Amino acid sequence: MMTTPNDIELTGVKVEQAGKLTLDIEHLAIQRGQRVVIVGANGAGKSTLLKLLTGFVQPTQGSGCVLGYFFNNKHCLRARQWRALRARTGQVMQSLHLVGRLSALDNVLIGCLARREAVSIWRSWLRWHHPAIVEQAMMQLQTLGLANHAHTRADRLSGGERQKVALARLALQQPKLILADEPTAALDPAATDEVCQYLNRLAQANATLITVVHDASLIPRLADRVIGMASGKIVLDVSASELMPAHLQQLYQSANAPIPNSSALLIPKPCLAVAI
Ligand SMILES: Nc1ncnc2c1ncn2[C@@H]1O[C@H](COP(=O)(O)OP(=O)(O)OP(=O)(O)O)[C@@H](O)[C@H]1O
Repeated sequence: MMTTPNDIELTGVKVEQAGKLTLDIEHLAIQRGQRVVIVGANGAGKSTLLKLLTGFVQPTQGSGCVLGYFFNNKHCLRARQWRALRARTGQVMQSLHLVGRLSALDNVLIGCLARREAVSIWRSWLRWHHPAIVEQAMMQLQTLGLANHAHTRADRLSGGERQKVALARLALQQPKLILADEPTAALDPAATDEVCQYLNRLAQANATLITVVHDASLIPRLADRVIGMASGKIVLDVSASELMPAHLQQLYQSANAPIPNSSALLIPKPCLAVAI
């Protein structure tokens, strides 16, 4: 029987920052194409884990392999290898990293810089893109209802509109791994639905999707598997269909944190399963 390869494998990874152990993971394997949601109270280590996967923090101990790139505390990837890995990794982070003075369309086109076949260096310097690529970027903006804002400067868009521009850029990048840190923060319910559908569509195009969420109602919409973190450790790892409200209650109560969107946690089990 064919087994799906792992896009991510971490073994015995510890990360220490400013003398504090911020990540402590015995073993974590995430299969290609899996949709994983990470939950946990503030300071649990969720963002640190995402940063480890893209080389923005280094392991103090242990080893990791992400999209075939192997690293450990002694063998760090070269800058060019991290760049290659990041080119295949789409990120939607809390700070969206849009270029404020560029239009929405130009920001989306930045996504194609990661695709070698789509761009040459001198073209990217001149911001000259093949018409077919511009058409793809316009199509993504249109799908997200932003076609009318294509030529608006990013710093004149609302928070929700900027969030969608970041997603359109992700689509143009065609990543193999998507890391989304609270991708629906500050979005209204309709936009949240749109973004969840959009992320799922990108994941269906054979990408592994890892999303950090605080709002429990997003879990059934974005997860095949749920990982709970506390104090830098993985303390919960279940399939989305096995997730019980009690799991999350325990996770947040042990951190003495308020339970996010507690009404979603009270959804009876069959509803969770149907929504998935
Ligand atoms: N650069 C740093 N130097 C020292 N400690 C750090 C650094 N970055 C994060 N930490 C600490 O690591 C711990 C985990 O932080 P992290 O940002 O990963 O948490 P999180 O689960 O993403 O939290 P949140 O839900 O608030 O975004 C926290 O205690 C934080 O203070």
